[in-house]
Amino acid sequence: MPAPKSPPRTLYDKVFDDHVVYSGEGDTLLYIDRHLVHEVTSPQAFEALRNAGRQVRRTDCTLATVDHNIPTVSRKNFKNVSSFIGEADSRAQVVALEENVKEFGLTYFGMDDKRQGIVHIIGPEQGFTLPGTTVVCGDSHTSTHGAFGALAFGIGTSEVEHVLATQTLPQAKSKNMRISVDGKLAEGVGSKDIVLHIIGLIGTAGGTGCVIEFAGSAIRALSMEARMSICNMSIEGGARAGMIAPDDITFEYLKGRPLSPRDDEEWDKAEAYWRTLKTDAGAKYDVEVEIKAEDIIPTVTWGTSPQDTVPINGVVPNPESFPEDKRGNVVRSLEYMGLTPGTQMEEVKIDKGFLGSCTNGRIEDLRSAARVIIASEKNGGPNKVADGVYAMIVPGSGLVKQQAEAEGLDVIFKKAGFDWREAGCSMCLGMNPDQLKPQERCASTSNRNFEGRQGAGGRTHLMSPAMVAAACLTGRLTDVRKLMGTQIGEDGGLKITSYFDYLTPVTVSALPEHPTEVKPEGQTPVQAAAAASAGLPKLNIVKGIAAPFWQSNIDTDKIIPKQFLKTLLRTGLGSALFHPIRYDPATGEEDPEFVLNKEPFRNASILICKGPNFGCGSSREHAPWAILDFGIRVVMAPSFGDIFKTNCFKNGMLPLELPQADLDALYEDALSGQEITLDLENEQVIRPGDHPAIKFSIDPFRRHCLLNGLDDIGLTLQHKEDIEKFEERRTAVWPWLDGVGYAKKGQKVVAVPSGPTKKKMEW
Ligand SMILES: CC(C)[C@H](C(=O)O)[C@@H](O)C(=O)O
Ligand code: SF4
Repeated sequence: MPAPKSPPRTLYDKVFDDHVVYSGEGDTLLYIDRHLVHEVTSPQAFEALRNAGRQVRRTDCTLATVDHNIPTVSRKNFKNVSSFIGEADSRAQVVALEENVKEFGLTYFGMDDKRQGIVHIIGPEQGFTLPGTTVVCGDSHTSTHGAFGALAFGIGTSEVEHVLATQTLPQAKSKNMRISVDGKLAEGVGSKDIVLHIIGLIGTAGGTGCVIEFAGSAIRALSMEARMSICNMSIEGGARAGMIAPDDITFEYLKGRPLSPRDDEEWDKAEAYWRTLKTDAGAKYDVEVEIKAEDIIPTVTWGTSPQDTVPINGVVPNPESFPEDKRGNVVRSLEYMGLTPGTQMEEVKIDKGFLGSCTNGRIEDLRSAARVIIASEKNGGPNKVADGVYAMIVPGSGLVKQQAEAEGLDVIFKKAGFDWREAGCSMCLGMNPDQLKPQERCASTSNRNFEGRQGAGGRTHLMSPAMVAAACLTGRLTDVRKLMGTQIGEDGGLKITSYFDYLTPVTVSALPEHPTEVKPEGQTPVQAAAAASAGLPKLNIVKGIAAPFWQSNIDTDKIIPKQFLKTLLRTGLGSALFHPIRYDPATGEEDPEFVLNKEPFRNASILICKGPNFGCGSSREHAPWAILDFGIRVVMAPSFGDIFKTNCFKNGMLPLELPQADLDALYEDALSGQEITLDLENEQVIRPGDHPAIKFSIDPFRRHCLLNGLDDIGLTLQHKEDIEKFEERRTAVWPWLDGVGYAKKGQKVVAVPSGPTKKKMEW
């Protein structure tokens, strides 16, 4: 009898299915092929591993680097991290990673290695990221790697620990969403414009609970780097991951990369498998979005959320044009951004320009910016950074920098007055000294325009690298097509087609002349958090004051901003919770109007948020740690950011999704200052007075874990044999995935301390 035909599957279904180690009553256990590690989200994970006497299971599948904290000034005089990094907390995190990679035997690209760079740049660059793999990192923009047809997603620190120890992660299946962009992009429009346009359309919660597959002729026509910029920002659309089916463009990019399949035989086997990684005809998507490429024009943001987009020829929006429940957010955003409704976007002046980040710090991004400078000069436009503007270019990795210098791009940038820096995250997040001052306005190629993201009080407008270059030259947000002499609309003008040719190097000879609770018994929440890695405190009844919040899209940068991510601990963050809105930025004093600064909410053990998408954005587990440290174990909202939600469960906290009407009622109860009771066992929220209780239901496995204080690693280790069996099959079916992280399977890398005498690992 012929085997029954399996139903048509999507790309996501296929990659997911190929990684199932175990599927039981609770979550499915997925094997993780590739783990990228950086200094911010790993110290507590290594510490927990050490305390539990555990090893890293697959040193050959783990790659570590430093990116967030490091200064981007010249490394000419670099001797070692201790003398080079001035800021103590940043230094401590980098030193901690150096010690951890040594102790656990991991491959590490340190500051004296030219392969160092932003995790999401170096993975693809090395061929560490491959089609059909599962890729994770303690970083939300891990979605970048989905451009290769990998299932790649950001995880919190507890999950980092889980992967280090077991090379697996419990995962629930997400929904399938397809965004198709069909047709031909207009001149001057690039992948960053596509993704900003998409997020403007679907909103920052549009992809919640989904894995997005980007499809359509306009996506297929993009280079790998352009595809990466799109998948990178899937997280800004709220999705768990973004994916693009691998094709000849993908294979071409991967050929000859240091960690790509090694010989012809292995390559052919891999390619044959990769070619099966596309959605079957007839496969069903839960959500479909269709976009016409012709509708997209260069796009910028006006507000403090990546969904606040507007075409460059548009105006600052009027709050009145938004639905009533959104107006409060819009008014606050405009006030923060210092913008008046009706102002032409092209009239908005900038103080700084930042070209870099994991979204746009690759060679094609630098080439596109260089071409704008060249074309502007050719067309009689400005060829120097405008007076009063400071503009920095930060390559995403040492190898991108090296390539750019080989092509002479640095010469073009420096002559035009741009500052040419060393690789790192830099002003994308400002964990290092590269920051905006209060009220400074920045044209930025990064991915988040949250309040204070690039520096307290700083104002960020997101856009493409070409648009940043244009803004830096004119001193204001500018339609780059004008500097390129591109025909815009009906009115003629010079067409410069080479602008689209990012793939080919800019040859120097072609340059113009001037190239220019009820708290767990006996334990405070702080102690509870500290105990998290050794088993979680049980959660059943939480009775207490609830703090009412009304805002939508409360992002994790707002819950705990970057300056507090430099800790090596999980505890002590309660006083910094909601720092940007809880304290006056000028005086550092408590804002008496902020809810947690008022009685009785200072003692809240529940948080109730009426607005959707609580905890969106970054994967920082510091957000739930800060909430827990403040004394809150239960957060109720209409919806949550995916990673935040998982991070809560990992810390024995309950992120409870409730219908809007119930939250509206609970919000009023909370405002009145009366106590509310969460009763997990009976799945109900007991309201004050004689209001009937609100019933809810959560995933039975999650509920079981919370009620019993079960720790995921312990549970996973019960499936040790399943993991071993999966690894045997993996070696047989996908041999190119073993032993490639510069180490053989099971082998520790002999790490040498950073320093000028260290022999660099060349490739
Ligand atoms: C530090 C890290 C947790 C964070 C992230 O997850 O995104 C950072 O990379 C960011 O961009 O905010
Ligand atoms: S988003 Fe910015 S801070 Fe986060 S990894 Fe990318 S470059 Fe680094």
